[in-house]
Amino acid sequence: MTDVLNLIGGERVGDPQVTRRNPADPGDVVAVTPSSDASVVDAALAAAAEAQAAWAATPAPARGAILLDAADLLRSRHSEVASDLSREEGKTLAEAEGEVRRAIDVLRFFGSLGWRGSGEVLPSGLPGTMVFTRREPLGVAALITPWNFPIAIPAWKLAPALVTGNAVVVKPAELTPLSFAHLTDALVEAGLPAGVLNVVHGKGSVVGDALARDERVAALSFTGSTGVGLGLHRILSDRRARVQLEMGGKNAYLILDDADPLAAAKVVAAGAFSLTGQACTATSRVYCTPGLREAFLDALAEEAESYVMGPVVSEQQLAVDVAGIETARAEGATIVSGGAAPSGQFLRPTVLTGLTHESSVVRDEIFGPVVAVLGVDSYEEGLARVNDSRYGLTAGICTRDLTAAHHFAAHAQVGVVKVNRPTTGLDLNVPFGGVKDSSSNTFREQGTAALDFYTWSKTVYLGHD
Ligand SMILES: NC(=O)C1=CN([C@@H]2O[C@H](COP(=O)(O)OP(=O)(O)OC[C@H]3O[C@@H](n4cnc5c(N)ncnc54)[C@H](OP(=O)(O)O)[C@@H]3O)[C@@H](O)[C@H]2O)C=CC1
Ligand SMILES: O=C(O)CCC(=O)C(=O)O
Repeated sequence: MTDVLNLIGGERVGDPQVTRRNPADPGDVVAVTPSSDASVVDAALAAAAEAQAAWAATPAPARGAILLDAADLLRSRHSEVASDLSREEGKTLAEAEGEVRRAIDVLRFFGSLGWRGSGEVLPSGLPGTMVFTRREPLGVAALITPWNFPIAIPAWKLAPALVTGNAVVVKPAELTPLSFAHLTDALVEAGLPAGVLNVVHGKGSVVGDALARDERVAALSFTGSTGVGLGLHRILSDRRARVQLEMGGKNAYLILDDADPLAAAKVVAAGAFSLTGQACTATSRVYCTPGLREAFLDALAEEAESYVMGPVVSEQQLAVDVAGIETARAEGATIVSGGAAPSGQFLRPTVLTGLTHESSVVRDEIFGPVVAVLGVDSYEEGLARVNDSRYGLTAGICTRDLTAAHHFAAHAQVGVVKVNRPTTGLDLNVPFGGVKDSSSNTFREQGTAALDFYTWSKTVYLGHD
């Protein structure tokens, strides 16, 4: 068991009270954290505001060097961190190792950007005048992060915020404090000055809400449910603060007759069942043209039977998953594999058919290992079904037809299109985000695009006589 405290102005503080248990083994207590109130948020923001100017004045390569050193520290602890992440969140060890690797690479990517210029030099219409732009830090950024990628998501928000000279207050998910603590420890040990990174543990409705309402927060980046995200959007836009939201998905796959059924089943199973279906990018509905439907469904059922998943993250999430499957059954679904019979917190990969496009399991996000397969008569009908959703995060198409693939890439109303690849899994160097109710649809995360959210542009005219 580990006490994981708040970090305020470089001090570890708070009274540990909230217990996190291993979802695969509830007897194993993983971490205990404080349940902070708004006064702790106030102290964290004061520390961040005080530290920010000196951090912004630190040369960008020196800021980047701290991220690079933190990456090396995490690399040296890779096995321990992955093992804690697996115990705490429930990912398989292989998935946890992959996530820690991703966090290390994110730190390296943004750390190295400390050496890259971020403005532009442009010609001026005035004689003897040079024009250039500077990217200025916003000041204090608040980050509210979820449990499903407890080290990688905080890393891909923190690294661009820090390298551009912002101070940060993070509210990590209550379910996964220990995984995030490894990232905090690495940054502190790498030499991040006191107050530049502050961490407040506690309930989202208390700590997250207090962060959103505080005038000192110039920007807030959030990943989590659409309901909470839209509430935060209202609070922040009222005071014209910058907000970045990465929210839910109801990600669809379209399988065309010319696809290889086994390859299509592997792509769909990876998207639907990896991470126990607990990814905003997870595949949860599949549309299949008539010639391939039967062969695809048989192959998917086989993939599902042999798929190895970790436990569902919490009893609450398990209840949501089971209720979703039961509702589908009541709406006429045939359960091709899996079903709503958990063993402890483990659920089997579940494949459903016999539903209509209006069924709740086809329209609403579950965030579990549940995928519905529906028939469509043509590519055009499939594309229309893919786009008929309040969400627009990722979508995929399995085909060997280049024309169909290009048409789909151009017309799918989503932030990320995958052709013959799982909807989950993103490269860290390319922009990520969605449209519609999946995103604030303003600033993208990841890649160099991530720097835009944490900076504002200033134009300088430099004339001489
Ligand atoms: N897009 C994604 O990647 C994710 C989507 N989800 C979706 O959300 C559902 C519920 O999961 P859950 O973890 O409860 O997601 P939430 O949206 O509730 O949580 C995400 C983060 O927001 C915080 N939070 C909660 N309420 C507020 C609030 N009122 N103001 C500010 N911050 C808040 C949470 O804190 P706390 O830890 O206290 O809850 C957590 O740090 C899932 O079933 C899934 O559909 C969940 C996780 C990730
Ligand atoms: O699919 C991925 O790799 C990332 C998913 C993600 O960002 C999320 O679930 O929040």
